[in-house]
Amino acid sequence: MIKIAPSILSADFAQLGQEISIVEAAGADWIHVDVMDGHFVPNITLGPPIVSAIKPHTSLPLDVHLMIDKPEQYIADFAKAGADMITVHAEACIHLHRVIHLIKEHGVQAGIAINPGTSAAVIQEVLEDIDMVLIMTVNPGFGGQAFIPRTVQKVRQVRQWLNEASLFDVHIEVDGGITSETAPLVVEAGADVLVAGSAVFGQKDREAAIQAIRSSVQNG
Ligand SMILES: O=C(CO)[C@@H](O)[C@H](O)COP(=O)(O)O
Ligand SMILES: [Fe+2]
Repeated sequence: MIKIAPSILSADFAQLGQEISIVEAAGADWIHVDVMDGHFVPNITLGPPIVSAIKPHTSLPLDVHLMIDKPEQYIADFAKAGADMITVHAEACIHLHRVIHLIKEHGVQAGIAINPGTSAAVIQEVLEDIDMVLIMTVNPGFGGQAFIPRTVQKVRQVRQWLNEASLFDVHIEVDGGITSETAPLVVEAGADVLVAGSAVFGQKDREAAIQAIRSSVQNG
């Protein structure tokens, strides 16, 4: 089953609770929360107080994508705020294995993200320890950027490694420039969680937007 995770980065921040209720009713599977610190990426977004504030507005899992330096310093705060899944960037972690286990010690699922310029090889040693690989299909920092086609081969490579290791429950999430045109490419390569920001919140009819992505991968 393909999961669709609307990214609230493209939502109306003044109406976040309502925006989340709308996409939940429209058939979203997870809510993707982009955390940016102005250091790891050139943009600043939100922190644990916003995660706690949105938690009561949805029963969907909160998928928290940390685009921050030293993520280990903030795992406890995001877990306490209600994150169900915390994804850290491999590029931001000197002790990747330790950070993964820190996330899991807080009873939260652990994901590792990699940028378009990072080889998938950096996650090979920790595949058995994680719940999700997040393959960035744009450079992180902003919504509304164009999908980078070369990232598709990375999705295929990681799915092959997961299959060879019989790790069938590990998700592959893709994030950036996902639309009804690009979704079939990444799903065919092995992605099963699709983050979509502008393709959902940038559309007036969120239900039609989610449905368009879902039917593109069901029919494609
Ligand atoms: O993590 C990020 C950007 O760094 C994303 O989650 C974006 O929010 C995706 O936005 P679209 O490319 O779908 O508009
Ligand atoms: Fe994201």
